[in-house]
Amino acid sequence: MAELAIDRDFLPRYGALPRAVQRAVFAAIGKFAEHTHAGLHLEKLTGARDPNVRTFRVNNFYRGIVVALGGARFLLKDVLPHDDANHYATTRLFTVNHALGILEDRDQERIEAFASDLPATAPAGVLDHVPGTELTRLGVDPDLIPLLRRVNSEPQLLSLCKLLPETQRTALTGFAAGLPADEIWREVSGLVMLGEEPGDVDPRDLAAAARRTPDRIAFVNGPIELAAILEHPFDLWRTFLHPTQRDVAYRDVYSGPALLTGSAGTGKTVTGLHRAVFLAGRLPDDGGKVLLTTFTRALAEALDRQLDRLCDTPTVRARIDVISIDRLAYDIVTRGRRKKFTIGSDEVLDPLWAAAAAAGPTYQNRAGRITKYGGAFLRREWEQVILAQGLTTVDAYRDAARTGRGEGLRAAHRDQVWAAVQAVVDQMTAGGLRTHTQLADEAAAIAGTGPAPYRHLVVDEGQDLHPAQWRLLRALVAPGPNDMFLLADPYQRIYDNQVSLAQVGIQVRGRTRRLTVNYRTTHEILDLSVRVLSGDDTLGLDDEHDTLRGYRAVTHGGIPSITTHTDRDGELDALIEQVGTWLDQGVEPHAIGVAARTGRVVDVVSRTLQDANIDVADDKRGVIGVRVATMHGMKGLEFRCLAVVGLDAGVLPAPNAVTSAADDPHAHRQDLQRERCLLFVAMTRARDVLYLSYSGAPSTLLPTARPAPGTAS
Ligand SMILES: Nc1ncnc2c1ncn2[C@@H]1O[C@H](COP(=O)(O)OP(=O)(O)OP(=O)(O)O)[C@@H](O)[C@H]1O
Repeated sequence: MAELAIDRDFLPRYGALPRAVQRAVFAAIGKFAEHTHAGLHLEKLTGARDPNVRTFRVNNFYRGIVVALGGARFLLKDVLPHDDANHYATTRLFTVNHALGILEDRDQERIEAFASDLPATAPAGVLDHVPGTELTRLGVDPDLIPLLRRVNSEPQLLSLCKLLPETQRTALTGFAAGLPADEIWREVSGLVMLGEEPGDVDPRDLAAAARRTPDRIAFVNGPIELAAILEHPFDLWRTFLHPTQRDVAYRDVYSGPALLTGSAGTGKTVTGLHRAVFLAGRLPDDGGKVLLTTFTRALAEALDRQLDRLCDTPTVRARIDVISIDRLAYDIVTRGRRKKFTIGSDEVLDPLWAAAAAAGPTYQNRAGRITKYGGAFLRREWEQVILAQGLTTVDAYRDAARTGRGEGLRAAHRDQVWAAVQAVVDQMTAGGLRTHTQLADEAAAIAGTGPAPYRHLVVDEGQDLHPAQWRLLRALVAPGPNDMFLLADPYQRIYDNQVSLAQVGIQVRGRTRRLTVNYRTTHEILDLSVRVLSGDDTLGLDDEHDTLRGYRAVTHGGIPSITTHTDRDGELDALIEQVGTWLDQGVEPHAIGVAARTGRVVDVVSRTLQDANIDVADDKRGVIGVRVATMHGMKGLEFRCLAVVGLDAGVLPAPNAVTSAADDPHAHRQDLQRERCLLFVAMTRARDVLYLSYSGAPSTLLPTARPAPGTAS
């Protein structure tokens, strides 16, 4: 039976082929994977630079290209129109990188043309100072060395480099720039995602090289897997995991809770989905289940859809429950009760807190004046101290640590604050009102009294969960191997919850991994987004400092635009123009997003787009269209084209979300950092295009656009 591998770049091209051609491709390569290539005539073209390249007939117009890897193993490289396929097959040369052990290819025909244009001998080559052994040690193909010796100017070298794989290009330009070898090696090895250490590289063993290139080449386990891959050709994440993602997702055993961090777009969710399926696949048929949970219902629905695409075994799929954390808490608290609760909105609850504050405790402020605690202070105290620590008595509250809550509260004040908080909670109870956090606290207590219902837990968007939610999750699965698999990015923390997992009984020490490659966003978008963050380290859920070291994007695109307007009307006109252009360019409405800091700006934008006959997504009414949402509502989503608007001073940072520095400098810094994270989250939702705009003065958090390194300005 022939063994077939597929090149990553082939899949999107397959996806773009006409349906009839896709069917013909599938039939041809299906035959290939099923039996041997006996049913398929593999043609070796005369004049081919590489004796291992073959083509096969798909239909009258298309031919497939494969590389014989040795034995009955083949790499499916592409399917192209007849003439293009023949040209490709005769001009490419596949080589094994001596240093990295990976399979690479180069345009040999153009290299030959380049060579014939060079003078036969050069007075002094640009790389004469580098011995040939050093060039090969860093992965330059040895057969290129005689040609390199004839290259005597930097422009010549750059022209040649354009025809070479990126690894070799990087090595050669590094040598030409006089960089030390270890620095060049760091750059070269950082470009690829090795499945394993290369060890002794055999440059003739193409199959071994293909296996060492798992982020670009996937071996297929027969026709069923092939069909599953080809069914979703654009979902590359299903097949081509980064080696770190694969290693993390498919690790046999974590001796306890494991934490995967990584900033926006690094594939945490993708890795979590793979882990959930892997764990569910190993569960015996005894009713044991995996819980996959996340922050909101919309995100849970998105996970559900992705899971359906990843897992095609119904019995395995049925062992995974996907439920948002709020739904989970609500269901546990209301299970078996006739009376249900209403979740109190801010509009309903804020007046209760304000009234309690007006009637409630006073304190002497820094200036010596007698002042009242505000409603927001009381509510935060309830959520961040009382519910966070599950405090049920005033005595417990009196002794509780109030880390991160700014100035201390003396015992007498705590008694007053407790009484004011309890008054609001009593009113809520009387009115059948609850908050999600409160329900999580109650659900944790209920869940803690019974047997744990799940075997494994996978938790996405962990950075924003409240301690009560973590207590609930801890209670849902018995401590032990593979109990909890947690995904979080502290740079995307946009709510008030700064949690230490250790303090909620979840020990991840020694089981933390970090992803660094951003698969979503372009280099240019990421470059601008990262500059929104203050550049400081941030504290992770494992109490360790997290950094953005090594965080990088793999694709390039246009420079994000920042447009300035004198007033909101002008800004909205420009937005309509921009969204209209994207639609005209064929971007589907649901692949376009518009984010703003406040609900008010969101409402204005939605109305304006609708007035311009542009559909705006409305999940409740089932309308598919451009998604307009607050920055908070953008969490976890992604769009081909994204506008972030209303980035004015006075709107971002939102004045009501930032404690004044005079009242509490510590809270002020934290609040500002949260606003920065919020903008970072919004901007990193963009895949290809990012458009930013403001009216009047720009937000102080907005970085100035600058050309990204390596990009024309
Ligand atoms: N190995 C991969 N190959 C191709 N695409 C990938 C890979 N891993 C992730 N992606 C894609 O990158 C994008 C981001 O992935 P994902 O949503 O899992 O990242 P994340 O770290 O959870 O992001 P965020 O924290 O910003 O929500 C998605 O479009 C996903 O399909």
